[in-house]
Amino acid sequence: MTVTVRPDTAIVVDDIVKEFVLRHTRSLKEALVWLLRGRKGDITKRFRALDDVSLHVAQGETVALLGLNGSGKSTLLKLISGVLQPDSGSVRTRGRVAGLIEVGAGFHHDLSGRDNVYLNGAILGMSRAEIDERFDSIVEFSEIGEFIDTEVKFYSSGMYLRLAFSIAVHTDPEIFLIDEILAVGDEPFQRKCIAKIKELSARGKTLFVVSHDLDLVSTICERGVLLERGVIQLDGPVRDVVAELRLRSADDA
Ligand SMILES: Nc1ncnc2c1ncn2[C@@H]1O[C@H](COP(=O)(O)OP(=O)(O)OP(=O)(O)O)[C@@H](O)[C@H]1O
Repeated sequence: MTVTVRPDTAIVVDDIVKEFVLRHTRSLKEALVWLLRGRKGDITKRFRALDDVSLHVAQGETVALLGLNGSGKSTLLKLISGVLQPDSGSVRTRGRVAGLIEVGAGFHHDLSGRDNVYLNGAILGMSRAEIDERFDSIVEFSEIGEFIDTEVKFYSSGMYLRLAFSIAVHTDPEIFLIDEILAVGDEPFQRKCIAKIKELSARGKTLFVVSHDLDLVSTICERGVLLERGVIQLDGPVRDVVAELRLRSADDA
């Protein structure tokens, strides 16, 4: 199927399927029986985390990806950022993508904060000259201060987040992917991050946010997408989708 992509499209997710292999720890006897039967039958099981997911996000849209635990949100974000590859279907993005998906992913634990700014900045597509120019501002926003020359393995999870968030926003991304991580920041830093995210959105950047903080996403995002067991159930104004999720959660309870 050929999909027509409008010129103002930032993210196109097309018929994505993603499966994971679930390994079962079998007893020695079970493994032996399986071997003696000529390895017939499956000793592993496949689990479909995303089942035919399609999504178009226009440039400048602010999208909240919502759903209960295990519904496939992080998997979808990882596919959009390119950390994971789909089994079938495709993902296309337009412009520089900065993903804050796992705190400290992409950081080298034995290197200092300073070296990690250069390493991570390069991974996110900045040139050395660009990092040189933005270095002081990155450190200032992160409020890491004198710890910038400490190895990051000695950082707290909040310090990781501060540095990772600061590097990511300084890459000036067109598309910003954020997965729940703001939760590890303290309240003043969270407020600072939210202000920064709103500023990015006001400048026409595309935001794709995963969070269980429904009040927060309602203030940051306009559009909501509800995932349930790997399938998109609802896509519309964030307030409607949040209301539906609350309803379903109450029913479950
Ligand atoms: N690498 C993996 N190997 C096996 N299963 C995985 C892997 N990654 C994710 N899964 C499974 O895929 C499903 C979707 O996981 P995912 O992390 O995308 O959910 P989520 O909606 O982000 O959940 P949460 O709200 O708890 O963060 C879960 O059942 C999870 O166990």
